[in-house]
Amino acid sequence: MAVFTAVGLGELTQWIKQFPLGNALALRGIASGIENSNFFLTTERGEYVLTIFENLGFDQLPFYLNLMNHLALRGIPVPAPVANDRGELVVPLQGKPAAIVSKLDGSSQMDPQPAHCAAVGAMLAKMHVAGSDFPMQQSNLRGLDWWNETTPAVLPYLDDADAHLLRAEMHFQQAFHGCAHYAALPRGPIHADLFRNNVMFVGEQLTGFFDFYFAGCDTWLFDVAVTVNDWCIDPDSGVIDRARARAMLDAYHAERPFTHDEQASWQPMLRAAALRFWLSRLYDFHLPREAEMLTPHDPTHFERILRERLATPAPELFHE
Ligand SMILES: Nc1ncnc2c1ncn2[C@@H]1O[C@H](COP(=O)(O)OP(=O)(O)O)[C@@H](O)[C@H]1O
Ligand SMILES: N[C@@H](CCOP(=O)(O)O)C(=O)O
Repeated sequence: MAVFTAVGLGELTQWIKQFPLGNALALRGIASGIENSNFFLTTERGEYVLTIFENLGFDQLPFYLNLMNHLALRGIPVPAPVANDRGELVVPLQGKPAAIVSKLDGSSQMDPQPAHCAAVGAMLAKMHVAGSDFPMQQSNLRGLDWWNETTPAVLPYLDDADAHLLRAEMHFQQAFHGCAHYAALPRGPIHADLFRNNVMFVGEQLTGFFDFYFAGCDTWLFDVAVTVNDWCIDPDSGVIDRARARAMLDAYHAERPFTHDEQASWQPMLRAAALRFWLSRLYDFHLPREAEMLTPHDPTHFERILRERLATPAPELFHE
């Protein structure tokens, strides 16, 4: 159950008055999710999602909420934050930061077909383009610096083979992040966690991207690699499903053509995206936060994906 902070409808009676939403009529805790306390909130104006942020602070949140606002204003289907009467998107509730955003229709597609992957690829490209004039800067907080900090913390828990893999991949990624192709990659705000559980569909119609709380400024190609590594694989082996990957990459390329530097960086970036989630899952598994309530995700899934990306050439990003 991902409601870490209990809130009752009665407590919202006064608090909700600062928003242009009328009275709060119903509040229902949302069971899924691992980071925050989420509630479906019915008001006189409609259906919303209330989030109480358990780990993110008032300093980081304006980036995420303003990015969602920027994208929503440009027609990207993301939850639109609701500002209070002082124009604030992040407001304290029970001493923690909280926000109200619009509720998306649909549900997650956990067994995606090429048509779903094409819809995600096209919307991801549109999102990158729409975000390119977003004025705020916040780096990807789960980028190379974080990998450098986290590697020594998890190494003592690994057997020799896994420790060797992690050290070798970190060396490779440090070199890749310093190379000329990498420096030339187009970049801007990225979602950075666009897994199947963070996208809504109604049938084959994509109705929204959400959960922007790992977003940051980084290469667009990293976002594509994270997305392919979750949407376009055989879940047991981590092997890329060529039909789904082709559908996603071609749809992306049609909206925002990939560059030659991106083509040259594709395989290393798929490895980087696997490494990022192997590391975070290792960290959550071996060093769980105090009061962690949910079973951590399985790190071996991304270790398998990383080994597979090392062993097998990925489909081309685009046909030259
Ligand atoms: N804007 C939204 N519209 C509709 N459902 C939402 C929205 N935001 C969150 N949800 C629902 O809440 C669940 C948990 O949200 P999520 O952002 O993944 O939580 P966490 O950040 O804690 O992992 C999602 O799986 C989804 O069902
Ligand atoms: N997608 C990450 C974990 C982040 O969880 P989310 O529910 O906030 O998307 C993973 O699978 O390791």
